[in-house]
Amino acid sequence: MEETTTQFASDLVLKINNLDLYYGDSQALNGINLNIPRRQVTAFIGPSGCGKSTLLRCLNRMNDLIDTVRVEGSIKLDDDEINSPDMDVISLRRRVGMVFQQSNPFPKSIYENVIFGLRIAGVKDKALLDETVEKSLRGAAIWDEVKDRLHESALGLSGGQAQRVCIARAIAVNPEVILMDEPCSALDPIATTKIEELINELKERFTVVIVTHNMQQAARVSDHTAFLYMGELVEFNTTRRIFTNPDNSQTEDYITGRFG
Ligand SMILES: Nc1ncnc2c1ncn2[C@@H]1O[C@H](COP(=O)(O)OP(=O)(O)OP(=O)(O)O)[C@@H](O)[C@H]1O
Repeated sequence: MEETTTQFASDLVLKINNLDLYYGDSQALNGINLNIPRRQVTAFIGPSGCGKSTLLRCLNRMNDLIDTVRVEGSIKLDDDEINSPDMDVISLRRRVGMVFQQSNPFPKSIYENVIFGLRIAGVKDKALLDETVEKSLRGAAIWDEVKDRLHESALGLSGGQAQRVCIARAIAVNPEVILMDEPCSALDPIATTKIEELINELKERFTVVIVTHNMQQAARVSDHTAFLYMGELVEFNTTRRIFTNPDNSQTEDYITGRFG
């Protein structure tokens, strides 16, 4: 049977409809329609400046931090409108966590980094905090490496370890979705492999949306791939289809390196 987007349309965590985004007068996203399947990995690919990070940041309203941004259109997280003025952005960011290109551990212990979100939420139960630290670090595949130094500064970790602690911090609040903006671009191949294996495990519990410049990485880690070009969604389909038999010639040119 033909593999089409309709095959994975049943359980959607995010539904993006007619999304436009402007930085001042400059339009960066144009009429994006895209549904993101739950507990799967979706990759955003496309040439530099096509709008991948901008689109990712729409999913937990990180663009609110930029004064000139104007957004039109709808993004539903389950049945809740993300762009509604009534949306509580703090709770949205708990439901849709984020991991950045450069790992950003806070200048605190590993333990405090992981439970940062719980501290903000006022959780004081020591047993619960201890349990969350262990569960989150195990979930981020770094428990064995740090279990004997939980109270040492997270700033002493290697880049790959710090990125996994940041992933532990993201999963500690039990989000529905984890956004990852080029999470491996500052890492060596071994640390990259660890994060890629981790992404594969994370999708048992979470939905992952990842921006990557690395075609091989998109092919290795994602179930579905969206190709963007100049602020438009050119093609969205299963990763296998995008990388073996894309519908659009621009997609084919991009993934085969013939682009531009
Ligand atoms: N804060 C900002 N203010 C104004 N324009 C911006 C801002 N951030 C991004 N842009 C513009 O929006 C467009 C999309 O940028 P974006 O960073 O989303 O692309 P991208 O595909 O993630 O690129 P890259 O792969 O290089 O990170 C670009 O033209 C960029 O210059």
